[in-house]
Amino acid sequence: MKLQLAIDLLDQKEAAKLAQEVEEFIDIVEIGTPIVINEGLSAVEYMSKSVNNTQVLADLKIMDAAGYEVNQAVKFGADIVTILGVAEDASIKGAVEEAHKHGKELLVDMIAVQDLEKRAKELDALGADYIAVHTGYDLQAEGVSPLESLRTVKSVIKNSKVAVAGGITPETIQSVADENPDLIIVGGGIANADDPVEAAKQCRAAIEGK
Ligand SMILES: O=C(CO)[C@H](O)[C@H](O)COP(=O)(O)O
Repeated sequence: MKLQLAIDLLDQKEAAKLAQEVEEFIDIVEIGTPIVINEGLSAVEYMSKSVNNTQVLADLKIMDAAGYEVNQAVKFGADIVTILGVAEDASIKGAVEEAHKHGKELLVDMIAVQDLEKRAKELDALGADYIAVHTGYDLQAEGVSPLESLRTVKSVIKNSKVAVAGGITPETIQSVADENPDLIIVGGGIANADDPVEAAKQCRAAIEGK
């Protein structure tokens, strides 16, 4: 089981500093969509030059022109790129092909997918490296948790790895780890903690040995 730190609300320099502080506890660092919107792919490049043993994920949430956009993210140093599960199959295929051509991975974000079971089976067959269940900020505000969706997706996929994101904190991560996903994504639970290093350490401890 891997741990990913999602950094959404800092600028590229602050994000790289945070990643360096917690690097020993995480496997993947994400440059979140808001940072890419604010600063572009140079934020991905800056992060990839700032960390040593951590993969860099570019959370582009691609919807179209997928091969081109994956290629751009990879050029700027991304090891993993995200696309939305609601995108067309042609876009998913193009993105998988482009990522794999460069030895990189594609994470499909299931945010807003209505029939999770059906789409997860299709994405699994299309070659997604990760299928990520995700309760976005707008639904977190309504008290929704990603756990039920995690169980649903995990029960139907055969080849892809399963990731989970959405409001996970050092206090709640154990219940998520108990479901045995391949990847747990924590954003604000680490980045907005009073002591991010301690929060990352606690998250690592929860997934250790899983
Ligand atoms: O992609 C995102 C929002 O769209 C976030 O990066 C993801 O939800 C993880 O952050 P948090 O743990 O704070 O929910």
